Amino acid sequence: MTTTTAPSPVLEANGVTMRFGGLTAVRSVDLTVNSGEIVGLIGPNGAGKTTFFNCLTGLYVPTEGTVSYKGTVLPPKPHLVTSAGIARTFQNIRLFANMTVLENVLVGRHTRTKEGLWSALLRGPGFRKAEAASHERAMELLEFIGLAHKADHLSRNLPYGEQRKLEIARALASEPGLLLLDEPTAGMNPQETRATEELVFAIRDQGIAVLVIEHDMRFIFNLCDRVACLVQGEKLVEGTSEVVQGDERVVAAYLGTPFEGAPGADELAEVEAAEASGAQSTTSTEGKAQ
Ligand SMILES: Nc1ncnc2c1ncn2[C@@H]1O[C@H](COP(=O)(O)OP(=O)(O)OP(=O)(O)O)[C@@H](O)[C@H]1O
Repeated sequence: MTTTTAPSPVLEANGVTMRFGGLTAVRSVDLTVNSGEIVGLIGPNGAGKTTFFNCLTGLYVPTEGTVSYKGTVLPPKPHLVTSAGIARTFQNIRLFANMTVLENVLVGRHTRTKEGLWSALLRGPGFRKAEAASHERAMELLEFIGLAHKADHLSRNLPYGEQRKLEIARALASEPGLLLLDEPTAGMNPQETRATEELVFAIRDQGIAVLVIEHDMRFIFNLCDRVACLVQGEKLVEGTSEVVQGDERVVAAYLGTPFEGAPGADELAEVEAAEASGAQSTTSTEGKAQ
């Protein structure tokens, strides 16, 4: 008999707002990621995607709103968010360049090892057992991403695509229930992008929900069960890949074409009206002088 578990919310962001002085980078965004889902977050440059990720992972304390993981509101502290079960990668690679591939993954395990400082310094039996288990798990993860044969290479000597994979393995080492990927295919060639797509599917198949920011639309629409589009800090559209692809407002936002009801459209209209009336009064003044 097969049992299927109903999807349940892994991540719930409610009314997340982030202001930097006078700039509202993220405005009252709600987003849910359910178990077994891959959700995409798209939007033009400066739309607030990374700021939203930073609010989810405790790097920023949102000005308003809450972030819950499996029903519990998270304190905005990165280490507590990671130990709760959310891991992430960054837009720019953040590996320890002079550490080996294996050591980089072991660093990612520290939130899951319970041995304290004294145990580590004295290297007692408890510490050695925990160390052996961490080593075994790290090698398993390297097998999973296809880098076990390079475990003792320095991470800085890996080709770019493999460095990005290694970042994912390091994030997985904290045994997350939700993985956030910030532009995982940036700078990749088409083969590497395709391999990353397969890797994300395999991660989902291991029971880890995924939220991914990406500018590569083909990648997003192939991969995601659901896609949300941010424009000027607001969630403009959310739906299946088909729905979002077919939404004219999304196309317009990417092309920079103004459309009715667009975030910031009222402000833009006011500025244009002010400029137009300024130009008119200049023209009429010029007319009088002639
Ligand atoms: N620490 C900060 N202080 C002030 N403004 C910030 C800060 N971080 C981001 N911003 C501003 O917030 C807005 C959203 O930026 P963010 O990097 O989140 O956008 P993005 O959608 O991730 O863009 P991209 O696709 O180019 O990475 C931008 O106007 C940016 O300049």
